[in-house]
Amino acid sequence: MTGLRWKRVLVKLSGEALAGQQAMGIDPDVVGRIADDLVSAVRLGAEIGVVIGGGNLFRGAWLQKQGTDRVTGDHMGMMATVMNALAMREALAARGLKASVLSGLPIPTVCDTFTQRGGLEHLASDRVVLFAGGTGSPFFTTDTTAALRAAEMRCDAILKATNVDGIYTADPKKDPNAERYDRLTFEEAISRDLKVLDTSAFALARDNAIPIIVFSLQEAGALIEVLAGRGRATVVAG
Ligand SMILES: Nc1ncnc2c1ncn2[C@@H]1O[C@H](COP(=O)(O)OP(=O)(O)OP(=O)(O)O)[C@@H](O)[C@H]1O
Ligand SMILES: O=c1ccn([C@@H]2O[C@H](COP(=O)(O)O)[C@@H](O)[C@H]2O)c(=O)[nH]1
Repeated sequence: MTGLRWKRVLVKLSGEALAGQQAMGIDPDVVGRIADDLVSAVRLGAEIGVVIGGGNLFRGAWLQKQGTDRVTGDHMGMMATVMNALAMREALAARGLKASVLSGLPIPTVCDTFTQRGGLEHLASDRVVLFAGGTGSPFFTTDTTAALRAAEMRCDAILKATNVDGIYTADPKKDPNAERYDRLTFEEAISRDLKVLDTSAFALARDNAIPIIVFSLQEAGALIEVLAGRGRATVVAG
């Protein structure tokens, strides 16, 4: 392995970004482009775990707004993340890269159920591991899942690939005067309530001393730049 800042990483992919130019759904071109980046990263020697959000398909809070039970909505949201992981597994397989889907929400006829041992074994044998189904419990998010799996898999960093190029003083889609940070401490990210990740994700990463790098998925090759410790991003660390 040469030129990589981190060897084992947890890549958190925005579910929303998978929709591409559509309002919802899975755009195969976007999935394919991200799969290309993951293939390049593995070829450079990185060990990659992936958590994909579900915002392109379903979020539990949507159902709650209609007066339906939140837990049912969250089960649907977690199943959305399984769908995204299956789509990514197929895109990786089409490129000759072996990948396994391990779900925190047991769906045994569809994919294997997550165990720490299974995840570690797959990573050590150069398989990309797609951690689907969130934590398996309602009231959490896939950001918290990413921090949890990163700690369990002993990852060196969490790479949060999203549709903005870092963390800003306010949501840059709503505030044109928002300014981007290059670096933040965990305490600053939490106390300033910067929203791009939830507090429990920041706290889990802080407690396990795992840095979080937030960067944009829009540019092809961005993942490789970030893995090399370069590129436009915000680094959240101790
Ligand atoms: N302070 C901030 N800095 C940067 N982005 C912010 C900030 N506050 C809110 N955001 C918003 O956070 C979004 C990125 O977060 P993320 O990709 O995790 O979305 P998400 O809703 O969790 O996606 P999904 O659930 O589909 O994975 C951006 O679209 C951005 O508009
Ligand atoms: O541990 C978890 C993770 C996720 N959920 C539900 O899934 C959706 C999609 O996840 P996002 O992080 O919003 O992309 C989320 O809205 C929850 O409904 C969950 O219940 N538990």
